[in-house]
Amino acid sequence: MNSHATSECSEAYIALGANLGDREVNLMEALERLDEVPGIRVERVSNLYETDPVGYVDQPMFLNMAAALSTSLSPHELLAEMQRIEKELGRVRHIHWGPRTVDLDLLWMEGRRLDTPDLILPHPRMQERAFVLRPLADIVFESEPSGLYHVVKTALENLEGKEGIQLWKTSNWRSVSALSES
Ligand SMILES: Nc1ncnc2c1ncn2[C@@H]1O[C@H](COP(=O)(O)OP(=O)(O)OP(=O)(O)O)[C@@H](O)[C@H]1O
Ligand SMILES: Nc1nc2c(c(=O)[nH]1)N=C(CO)CN2
Repeated sequence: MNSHATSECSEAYIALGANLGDREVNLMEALERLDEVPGIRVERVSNLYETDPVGYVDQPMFLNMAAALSTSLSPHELLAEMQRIEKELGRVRHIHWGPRTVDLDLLWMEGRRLDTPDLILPHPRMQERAFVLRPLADIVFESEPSGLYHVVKTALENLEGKEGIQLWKTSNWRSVSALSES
């Protein structure tokens, strides 16, 4: 049972992608490991989408999804946990934008703007990526206070390249911590 720090909780949105190995297992394992971190709770996850690779196209199809977290960690601390989990799941960086067992990107943290060498918020390419926006649209609601709903809605409307994305599996995630409390 994970005692989740509740003081000063922020809502953070992440994008997950995988195109090596058992892609769905890799993504679910990454979510479980995030949820186990003290100070991180996975609150909602999107459906799973199979998507054509963008940028470096000579690689396998991706599975992409998004998740909403509540966290008491700072943006940099959260990123460090995400990168630790990427490494644990065997991410090996050969080609930039190349194939990977799992890729975790921090997209948005209550609208905070950060521009540091190892972390830029909001993620600088999220608004041009249908493979990020489409899953995000499953878990961001008009009531979201930081304005992310309109950012996603507008970006999706203005995006030409929405093709290359198909629903692969509807999500049935409940936060593990909620399960362990029930
Ligand atoms: N918002 C962010 N989320 C994740 N990584 C970030 C972010 N902003 C900057 N970075 C930095 O980007 C570096 C490269 O990350 P990575 O190799 O995963 O890029 P990528 O996922 O392949 O490409 P992209 O960043 O376009 O999605 C990381 O070492 C990290 O320090
Ligand atoms: N479809 C798809 N294409 C990509 C992805 C991804 O997650 N999905 N990630 C990339 C680098 O972050 C580059 N290209």
